[in-house]
Amino acid sequence: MYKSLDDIHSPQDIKDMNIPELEQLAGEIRQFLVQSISQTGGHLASNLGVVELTLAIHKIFNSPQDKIIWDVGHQAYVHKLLTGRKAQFASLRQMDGLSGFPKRAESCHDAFDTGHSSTSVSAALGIARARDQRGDDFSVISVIGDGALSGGMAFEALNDAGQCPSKIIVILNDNDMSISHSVGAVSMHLSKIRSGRTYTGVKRWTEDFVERIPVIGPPTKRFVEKIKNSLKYLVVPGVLFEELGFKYLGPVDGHDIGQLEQILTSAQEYDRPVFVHVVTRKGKGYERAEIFPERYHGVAPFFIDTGMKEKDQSITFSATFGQHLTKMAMHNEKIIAISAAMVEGTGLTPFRQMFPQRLFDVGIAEQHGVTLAAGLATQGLRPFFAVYSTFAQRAFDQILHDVCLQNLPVVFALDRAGLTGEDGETHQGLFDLSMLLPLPNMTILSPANADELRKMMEFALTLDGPCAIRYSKAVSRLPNDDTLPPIQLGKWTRLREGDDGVLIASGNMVEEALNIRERLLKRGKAISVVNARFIKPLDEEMLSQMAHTFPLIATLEDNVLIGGFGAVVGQFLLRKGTGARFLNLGYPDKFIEHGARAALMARYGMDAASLAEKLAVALEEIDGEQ
Ligand SMILES: Cc1ncc(C[n+]2csc(CCOP(=O)(O)OP(=O)(O)O)c2C)c(N)n1
Ligand SMILES: CC(=O)[C@@H](O)[C@H](O)COP(=O)(O)O
Ligand SMILES: [Mg+2]
Repeated sequence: MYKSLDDIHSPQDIKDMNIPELEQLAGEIRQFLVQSISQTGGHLASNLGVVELTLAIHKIFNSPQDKIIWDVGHQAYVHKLLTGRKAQFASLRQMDGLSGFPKRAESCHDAFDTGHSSTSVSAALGIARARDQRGDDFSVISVIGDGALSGGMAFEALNDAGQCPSKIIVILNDNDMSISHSVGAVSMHLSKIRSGRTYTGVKRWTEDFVERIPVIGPPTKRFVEKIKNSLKYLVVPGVLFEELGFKYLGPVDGHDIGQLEQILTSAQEYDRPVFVHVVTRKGKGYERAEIFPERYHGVAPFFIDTGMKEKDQSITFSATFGQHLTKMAMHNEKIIAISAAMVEGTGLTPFRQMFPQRLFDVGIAEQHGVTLAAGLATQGLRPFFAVYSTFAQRAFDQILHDVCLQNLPVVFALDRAGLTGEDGETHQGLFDLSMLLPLPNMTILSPANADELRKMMEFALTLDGPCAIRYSKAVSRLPNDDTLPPIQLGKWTRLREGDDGVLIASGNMVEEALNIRERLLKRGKAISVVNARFIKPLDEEMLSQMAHTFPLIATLEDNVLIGGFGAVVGQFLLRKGTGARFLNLGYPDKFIEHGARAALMARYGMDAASLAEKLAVALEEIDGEQ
């Protein structure tokens, strides 16, 4: 039971609370978050850090009339609690349950859907411009983290907003952390502001002093202006944002509700863009998360007392990738690793420990990361850019224009390809094949297990052009088979023989395909199973032969069907001509919602049982036609 939190059903319920009452509520919210997320998993540390900030925002502003946009949106749990969604927290990130991100379809208090970083200032400006064109009157607030501020889009938007009469309020939640430590020059600048305890006093003194210098004639005026400007650069915090056209307020202690209320109240008073700098502690209130914010950024269910997680001990593709790249780098000094703020998630931690000078964490800047890799490659280095499939979407043009067009040997390690699950629509890696297949010069591979991933990484180094290796968040339990041939450009492997049809699967769908085959055997049907190691180029030789051998050819991929692996196989078969029936299995033309992978796969007919059923029906129809 939570004495105050249980009575909060909308932001109106906190409007009359005084500071001690809000502090009591903040404590209960933290208790609730730890309790609830320890059961469901979710983004813990970021939410613990914004409890007071969210309370203050909802106290001062009036949602839903005022629009609050949460950048990335992983820190919007407190906002969800204050806007009547507490009862749904037990279903957080589960199928048909509460989303882990803001969703306009979920609540009128969610002004904009987020998930990918650095969009909030642009969205806020769009809403503000529409407001002003209509002559409406409400506040538009972007809440952006220091990590998200490293994204180029955020600066494009600040650049636009700073010269725009439409007022927005940008609240920077600065905890000096992205998922890992924040990186980059802006982060260093923020750090200087944070550590400058005497800033406010010095600023006031300096301004007073400069104002008192008497101005006698134009030369003195110019001189005074010059002094003013130099002093401003020396001591005024936030000069960067002031120069961009914002009124800078802060830095303020983001756990002091009184100070927050004051600064947000004064932010409302300016009639130009305002930038409020709030300093918070990621993980605040749960000691382990404060000490290890990286570990508690996104968590699986855990025991509160010990912080231990009920973890699947199997080795992930990410871990295999990171370990093997580290090993390869010991023998090849040209290998460079690049990450866009996802060092831990992509398994690159051992690489960073071993070769700190050869890993570039560029911040949340996928576009820059790709072109940086292209630049490195022109100089004979061999960059591996490890990036989640969904975040690589950001950099489509850089992959096309800077890498493929120049046929540069950059390796894209596309992690979290396919269904990712609990993060939902914004994070499913279901589009990368459709995005990369049309690009000339690109080679695309997908490993069925860890051993194949290692071999593919080594193979990638033998190529003279770009290459993408896509692999799943799911752990592969497919055992190693040393009898399989080595990786050869455009060559697939046949894993099982059977005459009734052939199922050509890619990546972690291969394990599924073998499972399907077993199910069909029980129904008296024997199909061949092929591991399509290469998605581009296709194994045209094998495919041509199969076109005239099997009555049924099926493809299986964890990508949307439009523009995916099956689509290019289908086009090939159409060109070649085949008497075989063709079945294309993958995800529909739809954004796939959040939920456990297994539950989603079952819903979309992508689990072994449903897929076996589809194939059985097709095989029976073929039997009936004969
Ligand atoms: C385009 C994109 N790249 C990477 C990510 C993964 N990601 C999610 S949260 C996060 C760190 C965000 O840091 P910050 O904005 O400071 O928020 P904090 O967690 O510190 O509150 C990253 C890198 C993402 N969501 N979007
Ligand atoms: C919010 C966000 O984008 C990341 O924190 C993401 O949720 C990480 O996903 P994984 O848990 O698969 O690393
Ligand atoms: Mg941060």
